[in-house]
Amino acid sequence: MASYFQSSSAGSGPASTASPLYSFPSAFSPFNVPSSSFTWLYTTLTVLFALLALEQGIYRSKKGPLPGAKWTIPVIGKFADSMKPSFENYKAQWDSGVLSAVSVFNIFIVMASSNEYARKILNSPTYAEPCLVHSAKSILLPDNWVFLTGKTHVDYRRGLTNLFTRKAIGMYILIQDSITRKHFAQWRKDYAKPRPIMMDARYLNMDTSLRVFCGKHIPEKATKEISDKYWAITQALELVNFPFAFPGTKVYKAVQARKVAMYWLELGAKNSKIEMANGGEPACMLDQWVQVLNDPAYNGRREFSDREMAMVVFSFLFASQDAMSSGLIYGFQHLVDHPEILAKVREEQERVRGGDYDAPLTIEIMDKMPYLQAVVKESLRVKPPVIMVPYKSTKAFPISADYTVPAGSMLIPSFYNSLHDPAVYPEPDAFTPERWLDPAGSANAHPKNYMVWGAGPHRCIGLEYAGMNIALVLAIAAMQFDWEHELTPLTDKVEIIATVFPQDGCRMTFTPRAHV
Ligand code: HEM
Repeated sequence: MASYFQSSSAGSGPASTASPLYSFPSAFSPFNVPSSSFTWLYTTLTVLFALLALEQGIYRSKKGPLPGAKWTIPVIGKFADSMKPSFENYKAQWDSGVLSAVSVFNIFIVMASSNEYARKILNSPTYAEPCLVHSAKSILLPDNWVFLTGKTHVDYRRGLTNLFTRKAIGMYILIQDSITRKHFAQWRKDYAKPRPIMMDARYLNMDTSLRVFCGKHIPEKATKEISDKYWAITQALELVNFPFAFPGTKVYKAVQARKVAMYWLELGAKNSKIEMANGGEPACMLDQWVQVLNDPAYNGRREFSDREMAMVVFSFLFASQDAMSSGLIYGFQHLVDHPEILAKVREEQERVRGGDYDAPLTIEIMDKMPYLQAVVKESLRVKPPVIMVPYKSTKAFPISADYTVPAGSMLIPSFYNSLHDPAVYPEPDAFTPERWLDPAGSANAHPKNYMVWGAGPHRCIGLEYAGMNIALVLAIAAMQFDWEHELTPLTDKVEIIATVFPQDGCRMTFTPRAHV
């Protein structure tokens, strides 16, 4: 075979006089590589093309008749979209079909946007189980109960429902009331000028949750410390995150935050056991739990270590902090943007509370506020804090007559379209609490569409507690303050950070009302 030098110089003069300066370096021409390199290059390219073709083939065979791109971007798929999730992109995907396909890093994902298919996934534990984001096991600890499935999960969860009885929630309301008033005393000073309520509402929720869960068994500084560090956990909950806890990564920072929280929560569990053993009266969730466990008549009786109790409480914080904050912030935003509805809330408060707005709210008083409850229900419908939950198929899942989800796929039941179905909720984007006040109205006639809390064996365990807390905070704020909303171009844009938030954080002023 002619050498590179000879062949490239053939048209430019005698070989003997050709200068290397006028020749092309080999790197510029793939046709001029030595034969061994050529074979290597050829083989590599062939293998690469075969793998890429295989990737497309697998994607297309898994996708079958589902809507979705015919080809997936090699290797990364729709990675770019998931790095910066936008509500508009998700909505376009949900609207592309009741079931639709997408691939990210070769993880095959089926999105279910209709009520029928979202519910089917959540209610088919033999085919599908929750699959929290990859970082969740590092953050929550792998032996946390939230990773249990099947009967073990059902049995464990049954024991925890004792923490959310009406009697227990009645006790929690008194704590929620006093913490809310403490924070509002500060808001009086801080909100003369507009500022985003987002971080203050998050801190209020964290303080309330920790006091409800641990009472006085952890010190004041623990609440502040956990709250300050918790933002790191929220940030590590993005659907796509660098999965390993290397120093500097979001997951690493979240793990450090969890260690701080677990230290204090274990201390809380230990102190609660001591208090209850000394005959103390239950004054928080941990006390309530210890008392139930100690009751000789309780047939689920068993020992729970401080660590195990702390992990359960941490799972409640993990499941609630972002969702509760989102629900509360949009509760404020919906009411301040609808002064006629806020006026009705106030009118109900005046009727029920007999003019004494400093008296603590109780569960019995809260029962007498159907309009406020309708406001909370509607606010959570219009802007559901959790718009979807990740599941995975544990085996081939024949979800419809013409489609079977392959085993090992990610399944994402989405709630938004159920909650905005115009056949069930006419003018679905309108904030209309009245739709819940007519027992025969279409909203009440279709309870299965109301997927704010999910459905099936993993349906939110804290739903009554959460709804009650949002209602209580709004009730106290409605009577203590006049509210104003500073609108910005981002007010109506939705930010997705695990849950949904207004992109400007909801900028408000609160000024004390004349009568308080
Ligand atoms: C507005 C606030 C909240 C919303 C919108 C919300 C929503 C949800 C949703 C959609 C699920 C998934 C359900 C499923 O997979 O079918 C869930 C699960 C869960 N939630 Fe909530 N949640 C809220 C507050 C809370 C609170 C306050 C607690 C605890 C005190 C809590 C504890 C849990 C737990 C432990 C699970 C997992 C249950 C299981 O796997 O059995 N959540 N929540």
